[in-house]
Amino acid sequence: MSLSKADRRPRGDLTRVLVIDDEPDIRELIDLTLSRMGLAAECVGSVAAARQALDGEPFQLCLTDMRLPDGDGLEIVRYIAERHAQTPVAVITAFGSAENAVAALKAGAFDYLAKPVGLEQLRALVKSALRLPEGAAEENPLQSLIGDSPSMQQVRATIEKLARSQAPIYISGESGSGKELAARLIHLRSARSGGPFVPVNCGAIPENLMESEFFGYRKGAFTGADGDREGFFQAANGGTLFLDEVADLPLAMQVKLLRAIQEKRVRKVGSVAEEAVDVRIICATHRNLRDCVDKGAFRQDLYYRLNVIELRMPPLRERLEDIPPLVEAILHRLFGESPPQLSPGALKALEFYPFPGNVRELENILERATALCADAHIEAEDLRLEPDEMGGESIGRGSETLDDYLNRLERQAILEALQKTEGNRTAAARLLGVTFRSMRYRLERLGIE
Ligand SMILES: Nc1ncnc2c1ncn2[C@@H]1O[C@H](COP(=O)(O)OP(=O)(O)OP(=O)(O)O)[C@@H](O)[C@H]1O
Repeated sequence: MSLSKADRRPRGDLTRVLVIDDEPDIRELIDLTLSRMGLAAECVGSVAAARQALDGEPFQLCLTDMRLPDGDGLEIVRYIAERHAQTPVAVITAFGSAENAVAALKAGAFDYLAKPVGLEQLRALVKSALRLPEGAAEENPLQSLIGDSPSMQQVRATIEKLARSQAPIYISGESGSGKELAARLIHLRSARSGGPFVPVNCGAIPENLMESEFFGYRKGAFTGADGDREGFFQAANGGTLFLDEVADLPLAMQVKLLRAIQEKRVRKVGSVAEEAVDVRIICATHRNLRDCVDKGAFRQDLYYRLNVIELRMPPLRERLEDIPPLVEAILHRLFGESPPQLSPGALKALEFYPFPGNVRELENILERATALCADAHIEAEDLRLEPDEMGGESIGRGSETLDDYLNRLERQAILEALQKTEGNRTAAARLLGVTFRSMRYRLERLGIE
């Protein structure tokens, strides 16, 4: 193991960084930069030496080259993920090898640097890695994500894991299922929490303004540009940029976005100079992004860059046990200490409702019901769960197949019948004109509890 000057420094409480690179010049450069930041670097040149060092005293950060004489950086990323999960690890990739960076992020790397290593970017990466919160904070913002169903517990655990990385994340899920809330929580639990969280609804920006909205513009770039302006990327510098409804970006803008993400640099409209930006991208859409790629509406290269890790927000109808705590939390939020109460019948009616608009729809239903109810007691009728609301629009959504569409209709009809009969399956079967056996089969097939 070759130790650098930094290792010979008395350690005391110094923050320790393990650097793995077999090129002496790069080691020297990183070592010098880290020691100027007041950190103690231990430099080694192989996978074997890295393992040995990691199993010794703990490190607060690890930086590894991808190509090493006895293996590759991915092995180190995996080793750390398995045995030293508290240590963030970043990889240094050869210029233009984006797939390597993506593979490292998927394996659990916190971030990556492309060669030639820019000192500014190296410093930004080190600073954000060292800001990572240790373990569970006293006031955990994840508590604002209500629901203890197994799928929500899984979502919470995944958010916690994703917060420790800089990898781009794609959040999928139906409208109103909490995609933006999840993105905010990832940001709040991450090393970037002190920086801005900038949400952007990609579908709401006129096409001719997109470039200047995303990257900013210089004075005089076009008529009306009477001063310099920052774009979303600059506004999110040091923080997180949340691209909602990313599938709505026109193809021309997708190319520019890909470039900005890959290079970590942007150029204002009307400027010749590029500026470095340090932004983590989280994107979301209620559409199926893979289908958009297949149809040629979304670039495959951008898809792979954004969809490094996917987080799926489950629809509310797949986690009925979350409805009572959500109702309680929403009413509490709307009305404070003495919120109106839901009758048992009203709660049951909610449990039979398919919630095409998910938690946002539940919020709207409760708000409307409290305006309609008498004396702070909400009955099932106050909820106004009209049959025509049971399932939203009538024709297939986005990429829905005919089978999905028919199953959705069948599901709606059954849930509606069950709602009317207060959960009595025999009566619901009669109402729908099918036998009890057929009803039982359908309930099983559609996964209705
Ligand atoms: N698990 C949850 N606990 C508490 N509130 C939630 C939860 N999920 C969603 N919400 C609330 O529901 C509303 C809609 O959530 P959000 O905006 O995150 O959904 P979305 O999936 O981004 O919607 P869209 O697809 O329409 O952009 C917000 O008010 C949010 O706070």
